[in-house]
Formats: sequence, structure tokens, C-alpha cells
Amino acid sequence: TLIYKRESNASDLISFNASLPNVTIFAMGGTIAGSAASNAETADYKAGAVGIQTLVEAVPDIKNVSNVRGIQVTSVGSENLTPANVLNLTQLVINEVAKDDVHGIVVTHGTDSLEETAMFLDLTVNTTKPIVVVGAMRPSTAISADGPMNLLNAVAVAASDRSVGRGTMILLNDRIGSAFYTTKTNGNTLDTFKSYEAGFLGMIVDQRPHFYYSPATPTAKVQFDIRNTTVLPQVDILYGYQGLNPTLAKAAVNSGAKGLVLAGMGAASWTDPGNDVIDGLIRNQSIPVVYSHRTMDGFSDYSYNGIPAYFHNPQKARYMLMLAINAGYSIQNITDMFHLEY
Ligand SMILES: NC(=O)C[C@H](N)C(=O)O
Repeated sequence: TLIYKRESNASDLISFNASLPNVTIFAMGGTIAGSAASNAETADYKAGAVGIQTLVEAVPDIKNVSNVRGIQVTSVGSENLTPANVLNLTQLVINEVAKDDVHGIVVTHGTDSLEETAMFLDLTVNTTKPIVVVGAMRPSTAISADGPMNLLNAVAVAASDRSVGRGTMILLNDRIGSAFYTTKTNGNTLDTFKSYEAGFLGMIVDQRPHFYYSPATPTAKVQFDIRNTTVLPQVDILYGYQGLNPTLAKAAVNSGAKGLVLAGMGAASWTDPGNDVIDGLIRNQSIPVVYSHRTMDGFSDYSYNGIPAYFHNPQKARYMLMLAINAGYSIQNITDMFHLEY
């Protein structure tokens, strides 16, 4: 184990034991840092109100698994995070994993858009070091708040050699999931993060991660380099429903969208009048349009003249498309990226 180097932000260092691995925590806000007026309140609270130093100090057992340094990046509910915030976080994480003395990374994050940030990190941080994105469903002030145990577990996973080479992971409720496949399924319950089809990677008991398989990479994972990116292209998601308004696709493009993702019905179906509008955008304006699905799981290879998203849900497909456009991919390259190996 290497000693955390003393740096300008070393005042953030919470404890130090030379025999333990070093884990850097980047804090984004969310319910895990939420504060409510009463300890019975689990729905009406201010997300991101509590700083990372306080969150870590509330879990003294963290000192037994790792040395931690907390860095506050944002302090908001994750519904208010933007691609610019996620890009900034990612660039910080890339710099951090390059340091020899850092074993792993934890990101504390609101759960509403947690899977989007986790997916983005997975696609852009080229490392074998563990990156664990963690949140909570109850604010830190609640009776039986889930944040403290989730945070302790996330640090334990990031500090473990067993976690190396597994990409970015999502941890809540003792389950360890792959960022690539795990999604939020319930707006309120503690067991909300699931990966129904691909399954969990493992679980954690008494701060010891247990993985079901040896390290593996998702079949269709591509890696992007965003170290020099300053702004990500706008990509919008449109939702499918009976009698959907076909002109919204044009409105999105007119407002600056460089690509579209459709949350289609079933296995990505879109209405005939909707497809006609999309077809015009593809042919006349070379807009890449990815057909995903509003259903939680399933394989969409239906895409009319667009690009099928295969297994990816709309919010994960959106970041894939943004990164691909940013990397200068052609429509054929984008089609191949989504199709890869499935
Ligand atoms: N449970 C949560 O974290 C929800 C919150 N709105 C957030 O995403 O920040």
C-alpha cells in the first residue's frame, strides 16, 4: 500500500493508516447527503445538503477498511446534474486513477440519474481500478438511513483487490451491479437498483465483497477518450406512446440536438407517422436516431431506418450516442457500436 501523497487538498484526508489501501471519494450530492426536517421524513428533504466530510465522519468504520479523501464536486439532487457536471467529474476521476497511491474511487451520487453517470464513467475511464457509484434512498437524517452502510460498503468494494478489473459498479442495498446494465426500477424502495437480465456481479457481507464470477467486461463495451473534451453534443430522448406527437423529433433537432434516442414501445416500435418524420431527419439532416425501448428490458433490433439500441435503455443509449458523436463516429460506426457482438 502506498501512502496518500500530501497534496493541496490533503486537508480533506479523513484518516490515515499506512497498512490500508487509499480510496478517493467524489461527492455529487443526492439523497445520501440529504437532510429532512424530521427523522421520520423520507420523501420531503433537501438533497445534497450534507458535505462529504460529515458523511464520512458519521461512519467511523470506514477507517477500518480504507484511508479516504473526500472531494466535494457538486451538492445537488442528481436530477439537476448536467452532462457538463458528469464530464467534469469524469476528468477528475481519470486524473485520480492515474495516481499510484489510489486503489479505488467512490462516487456518492443521487439515485435518480446515478446509472447515467455510472455508465458514462464506465465508457470513459480506462482503468482496472474499481470505481463504485453509491447512493441512498433515505436522507441521512432518517431513521434507518441506508446511506451510511451503503457508503461503508462502497468504500470496502473500492478498497478490495477482488474488485479490480470489473469496470464501474453501482452499489446500493448490499448488491454490486455493473454500471453497464444496472438501472433504477422503483422511485421509493431501498432495493431499487436491479439488473434483471444480466444479473448482479455480486453482493457484500460484513464489508467483504463476494463476486459471482471472475472479472469480465460487458460484451458490447466500447471505450471513449474524453480527456480533451470540453462540451458534449446535445442528444435528446423522445418517449413513445399511442398517438405520439411526430413533430417533437423535429423540434428537438431545431433546438440543437445532434442525435436522438427514442424510448419506443415494446421492443422499440414507433408510430408510422413518427417514423416518417424520423426518416426525413436521417436522410436530409444526417441525424443519428437510436431506437431504444420504454420497456425495462429486451432486445430492440427494430429500428425502421434508424439504429437499434439492442439491450440499452434510453438513458444509457443517450450517453453512448453523445460519446460516439463527440468522437466523430459516422452513422455506420454508431450502428456497429450498438450492434457489437450481441
Ligand atoms: N434517492 C435519491 O437520491 C433521489 C434524489 N432525487 C437524487 O437523485 O438526488
